[in-house]
Amino acid sequence: MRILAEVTPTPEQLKILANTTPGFTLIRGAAGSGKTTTALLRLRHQCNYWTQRRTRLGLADPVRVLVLTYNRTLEGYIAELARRQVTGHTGLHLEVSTFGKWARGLLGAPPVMGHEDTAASVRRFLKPVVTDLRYFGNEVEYLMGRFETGRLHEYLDVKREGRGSTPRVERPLRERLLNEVVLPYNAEKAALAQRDWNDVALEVAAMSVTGTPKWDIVVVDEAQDFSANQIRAVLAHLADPATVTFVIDAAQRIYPRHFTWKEAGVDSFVNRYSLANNYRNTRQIAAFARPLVDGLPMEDDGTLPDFTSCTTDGPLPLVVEGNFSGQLDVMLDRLTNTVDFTAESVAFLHPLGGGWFGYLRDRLRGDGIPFVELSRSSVWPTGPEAVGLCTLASAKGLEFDHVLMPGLNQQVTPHGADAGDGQLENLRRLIAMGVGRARRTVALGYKGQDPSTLVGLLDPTTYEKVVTR
Ligand SMILES: Nc1ncnc2c1ncn2[C@@H]1O[C@H](COP(=O)(O)OP(=O)(O)OP(=O)(O)O)[C@@H](O)[C@H]1O
Repeated sequence: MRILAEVTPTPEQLKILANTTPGFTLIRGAAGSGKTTTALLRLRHQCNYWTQRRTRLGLADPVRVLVLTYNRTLEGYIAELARRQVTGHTGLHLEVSTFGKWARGLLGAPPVMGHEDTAASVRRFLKPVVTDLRYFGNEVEYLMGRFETGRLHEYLDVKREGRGSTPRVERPLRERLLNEVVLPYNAEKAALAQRDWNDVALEVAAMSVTGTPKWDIVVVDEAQDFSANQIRAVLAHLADPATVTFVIDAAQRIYPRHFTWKEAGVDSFVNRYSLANNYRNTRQIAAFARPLVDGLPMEDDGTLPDFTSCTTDGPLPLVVEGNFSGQLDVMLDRLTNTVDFTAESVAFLHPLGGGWFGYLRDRLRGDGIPFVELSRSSVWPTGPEAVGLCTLASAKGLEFDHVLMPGLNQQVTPHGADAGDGQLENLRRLIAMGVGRARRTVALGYKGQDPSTLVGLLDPTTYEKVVTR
């Protein structure tokens, strides 16, 4: 499948590339505004600056460049573009990695509890305390990722950022979550000599860096989904001075990890840039996605998709109502009639994935369409397959010509009923992010008797509707 391409920077991007001042830089912008591309193209200028400085100061150590991504698929998708920026430089060391791989490597690659095991353990402690295990499982992940071990009690009084206004989580409930869930979970882990991914971040943040080489240039892509502890871990391994670029769009945040930059250790930014133009989507796709995020609390790092800034046009997105096989009939029929599988990429996205794709896999095999599975733990495929299957969360940061989301039923998008419900807000960001992956066409599907609330939020004038069996 195609990787992120080299492009000619536009004036708004050029301004960002040319600035090589050391310190922290924030690049924000809506989906498809070229944030990742710009941050990577910027590497070439930074490498020039840092290698010249190295020569001037007569330093023997190589200039060290670290690009951290949110998952392995994204790592493969952007690695080539990152590598191209540093070629031709001697005395330069580049590492492109996921946060997890990088941090665990620093600890000597110890065993780490899987995310599923962590979630199951937390759920065990949550059960006697709350009924909504999914929401509060996220809450616990949020609180553990935000605070350092000795400062977990700060959760009791802190403003909960980015978690929606309902359900309300007042102090008595916070005390129970801390004392009856987080602390016993941590104690059990310690007793069993286990380590979860948050421990990895905490340990790397607390590591003495005398023994490990420091980084001169760092790019953190999709930084809105990094936890405060992960950011602290990165900061603990910076050279002084260092050039650090955070790429962020809070409108696309899909994990409950909000914190303030200051508390994570970033006191100020030498540059804050906002990218406005959308280079990926057609006007029709951006207009389709807009109601999903319109009105969401954006915090200061979010940028709404601006469909007036898109420069291309395409067909209206398709919304198919019917049973799952009927949805696939319509979608596959359009695909096989319009897509050039040798040159274009297609993604089937779903909130849950897994078994939901069982029937789809059979259909694709039956139609002779080769496909690959993309997940957080898989590498970006380099083979000839044009079709990828993945959960919405795994599609983060990626791009496809055609995006299909069959099975968008309420059953797979549960949320609370109150205004400001945190889960619904998260789902709105997630589906909008998925739609925003598409360059040319988008199709959504749902069962007539069980449409997701998300489908109801869409503006019917922005799509073509097909009702099937
Ligand atoms: N100057 C440009 N000219 C043409 N295309 C561009 C330009 N900059 C970026 N693009 C293209 O726009 C698309 C989106 O770029 P990129 O993935 O960097 O955006 P992003 O803001 O990081 O997106 P997201 O946050 O949605 O993942 C890519 O196909 C990229 O090649």
